[in-house]
Parts: sequence; structure tokens; C-alpha cells
Amino acid sequence: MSEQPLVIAIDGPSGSGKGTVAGRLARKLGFHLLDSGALYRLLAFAARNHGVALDNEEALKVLAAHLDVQFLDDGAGQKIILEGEEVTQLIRTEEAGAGASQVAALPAVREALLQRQRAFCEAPGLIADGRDMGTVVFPEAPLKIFLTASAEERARRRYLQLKGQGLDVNLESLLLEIQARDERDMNRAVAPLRPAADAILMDSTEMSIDQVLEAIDDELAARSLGD
Ligand SMILES: Nc1ncnc2c1ncn2[C@@H]1O[C@H](COP(=O)(O)OP(=O)(O)OP(=O)(O)O)[C@@H](O)[C@H]1O
Ligand SMILES: Nc1ccn([C@H]2C[C@H](O)[C@@H](COP(=O)(O)O)O2)c(=O)n1
Repeated sequence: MSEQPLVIAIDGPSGSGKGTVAGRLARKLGFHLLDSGALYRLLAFAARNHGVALDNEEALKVLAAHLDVQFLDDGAGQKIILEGEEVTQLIRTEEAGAGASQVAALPAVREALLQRQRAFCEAPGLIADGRDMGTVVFPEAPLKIFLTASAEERARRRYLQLKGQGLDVNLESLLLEIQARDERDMNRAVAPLRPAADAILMDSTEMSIDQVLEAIDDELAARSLGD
């Protein structure tokens, strides 16, 4: 039987550093990258473009099934094209994250995006970043990291990130938005944000990005993976 490509799942709440760590790890290992949050952000963004309400499950299911998205890697980072428009930065605001969190709570939306996410699993391997990579999408992943940090630290990171992109952001508002998104993601009925039973819990509140990557390297070495 052909060997399955190696999948490393990195789940956790907003702003914990999943995307940054997943991107660095994918480049280092030469693996594919699944930014599953981007799919939900793109769906919410497309819904707004098409005048579809973020609680219209039936219409969102159809939109999700036919989402016209391209993930392009031009060597300087990933560009995201939605229906022919580059939306790489547009989908990164907290407003887009809130919309994503809202549509992500709908079972038919999650079902419509499931196979598209699993299709990212190709040789030589995949780094999968999200909320339910280790619990639902890739439950057989041999390494699952649940990456978190205090809400205050995650708000601080998101503040620096968005301010660095020239956006006018407020730290106190970001903290409230992140806490609200955490609540929704953790308490929804379908695929709630929680660590898989076999996930490695990693609290990066006091860790640098490099320290997180080193800790993941140690976990890979301990399992003789990623060589
Ligand atoms: N350990 C860390 N220490 C300091 N800054 C970090 C750390 N990890 C990530 N960051 C920074 O925090 C910001 C948010 O990181 P990132 O976008 O990777 O988080 P995320 O978990 O993917 O968030 P979301 O789920 O909302 O997309 C980025 O600017 C990133 O560079
Ligand atoms: N696998 C996933 C990924 C994301 N979501 C939802 C919940 C998040 O709040 C939102 C945006 O994700 P982010 O880009 O911040 O990682 O999308 C989910 O339910 N499942």
C-alpha cells in the first residue's frame, strides 16, 4: 500500500502563531501548506461580495463548494486570489476573522470544505494549520501540535502584525475581538476548537517563534519524523 504523505497538524486559537510557524516549517521541510483559516475567511469574504448573509447555511454551502480560490507561492510568500482578485491582506483583518468564525460554525459549510482541505495532503508532506486539523480533518496525523498563548499576548501580537500593515488598530478592541472569537470557536457544536487527545500542548506566551520551531523539531526528532 502506498505510504501516506506525512501530515503535521498545528491547531490553536487566533493569534497563537500557527500560520507563522506552519509557513516556516513547510518551507524548511519542503512540505505543502494548508492555511485552513484562509478558506473560512475567503468564504466569508466571498459571501459579502455576493450579498450572502453569514448565517445563510444553504447558500454558503453552495458558495463553499464552488469557491474560486488560488493559493500562489511567488517565492516571496503566498498570494491568495479570490475570483480573480488578490485578497491576501484583505482577508487578514479581525473583521474578516470574525466573519470566518461565524460561517465556520455552520455544519454544512464545514462539510463542504472538508474534502478541499484533505486534497492538500500530497507527497512529500503537509503542514496543516487550523482549529480542527488534528481532531477532524487529519485525525491520523502522526504529530499534532496545539499551539496557544495568553489572550493578552495574542492580542499584542495581532496588534503589532496589523499595525505593521499600516492598519489603524486598538489593542483593547483586538483583545475583546480575539476573546469573542475564541469563545465562538471553542463553544460551537461542530468541530469545536480543542486539543486532540494525542496533541502536544505548546504554550508560546513566553516563547519566540524560533523557540516554538525548535520545540516542534524536538517532537519530530523524538518520533523520527521529518528527516
Ligand atoms: N512566539 C511568538 N512570539 C512573538 N510573536 C509571534 C510568535 N508567534 C507568532 N508571532 C507573531 O504574531 C502574529 C500572529 O501570528 P499568526 O498570524 O501566525 O497567528 P495565527 O495563530 O495563525 O492567527 P490566526 O489563527 O488568527 O490566523 C504574527 O505577526 C507573528 O509574526
Ligand atoms: N480549521 C479551521 C480554521 C479556521 N476556522 C475558523 C475559526 C477562526 O476564527 C476563523 C479564522 O481562522 P484563522 O485564519 O484565524 O486561523 O476560521 C475553523 O473553524 N476551522
